[in-house]
Amino acid sequence: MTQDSMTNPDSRTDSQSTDLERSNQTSDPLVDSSIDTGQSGGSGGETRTVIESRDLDVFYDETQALQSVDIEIPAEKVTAIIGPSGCGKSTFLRCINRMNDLVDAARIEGALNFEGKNVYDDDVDPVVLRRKIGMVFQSPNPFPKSIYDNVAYGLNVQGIEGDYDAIVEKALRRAALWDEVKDQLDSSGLDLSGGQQQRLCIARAIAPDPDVLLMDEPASALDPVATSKIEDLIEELSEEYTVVIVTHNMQQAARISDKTAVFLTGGELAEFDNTDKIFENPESQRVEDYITGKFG
Ligand SMILES: Nc1ncnc2c1ncn2[C@@H]1O[C@H](COP(=O)(O)OP(=O)(O)OP(=O)(O)O)[C@@H](O)[C@H]1O
Repeated sequence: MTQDSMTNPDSRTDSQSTDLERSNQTSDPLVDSSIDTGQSGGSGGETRTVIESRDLDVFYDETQALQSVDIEIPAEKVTAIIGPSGCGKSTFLRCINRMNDLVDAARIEGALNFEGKNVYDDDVDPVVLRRKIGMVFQSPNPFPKSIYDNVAYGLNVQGIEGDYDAIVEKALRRAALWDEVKDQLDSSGLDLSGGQQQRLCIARAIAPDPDVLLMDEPASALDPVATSKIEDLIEELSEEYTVVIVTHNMQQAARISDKTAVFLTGGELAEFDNTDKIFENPESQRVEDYITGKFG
C-alpha cells in the first residue's frame, strides 16, 4: 500500500510547504552539523554502514507494520527491499527520512540511525535530514513548471545558494537527461515522456546533493525501455550515492542491487544478505518460498 498523495513532499499543500520552510529557517546549525559527516564515501574500500535500524517497530494506530527490524545498510551500494504486498517495505523506506512524520497514525519505536545519529532524536530537523536523504516516488510527479524550475525547486525550498544554472545542469547530467532536454529547459516538465519525467524527478532529488536516495518502486509505472534506462541510471548513481529501493520486481532487485532485504508479512525482516546469496541460496525456507513464487 502506498500513500503518495499523503506523504509525497511534492504533493504537499502550501501550508505544509510553508511549515517545512519555516522549520528550515529555524533549524539549529549544531543539529545540522551533527548529521553532516562531510563524506559520503567509505575509506580504503571498506564497507561503511550509513543507515542502521535497531529494534525498529512501527505502528499505524493499533496495527503493527514493522517488527523489531535490525538492518545495516552499506554506503554507496544499492540495497533492494522486497517482500509481499503490505509487509512494510514502504513504511521502512519512509522511516529513513521521516516521511512517516506526515502520517498522524504512525508511531515509531526503536532507533533509526543515519551516520550514527538517531533521526528520531528531538534535535534532528526533518528538513535538514531530507536534504541529505532524497526520495523518488512510484509515479513520476513533476510539477507543472519548466524542466529547469523542477530541478531548481529543491534548491529554493532548502535555501541552497549557488550557481543554479551549473547545479541544474549537473543534476540533469547525473540523471542521464541533459542531452535530451538541454535545448528545452524552459518547456514544461509535464511534456516529457514518462521515463524522462522519472529521470527529471531523480534530477530534482539529487540537485540538493544528498548522500542517500530512497526510491519507492521508481520504475513500476514505466515501459520496459524506460525501466531499463532507470535501472542503468540507478547502478551509475550508486557510485556516488547510497541507494535504497523498494521494488515488487524480483528480477529487478536481482539485476541492480548489491544487498537485498526480504520483508515478510507482519513487517518482519526475514533475511538480509548479498543479493546473490538471497536469490541463489537463501537461509530460510520462507524466503526461498517467496523468491520462487510460492506466495507473494
Ligand atoms: N497511513 C497508513 N495508515 C494506516 N495503515 C497503514 C498506513 N500505511 C501503511 N499502512 C499499513 O501498514 C502495513 C504496511 O504497509 P506498507 O505500505 O508499508 O507495505 P508495502 O510492503 O510497502 O506494501 P505494497 O507492496 O503493497 O506497497 C499494511 O498493513 C498497511 O495497510
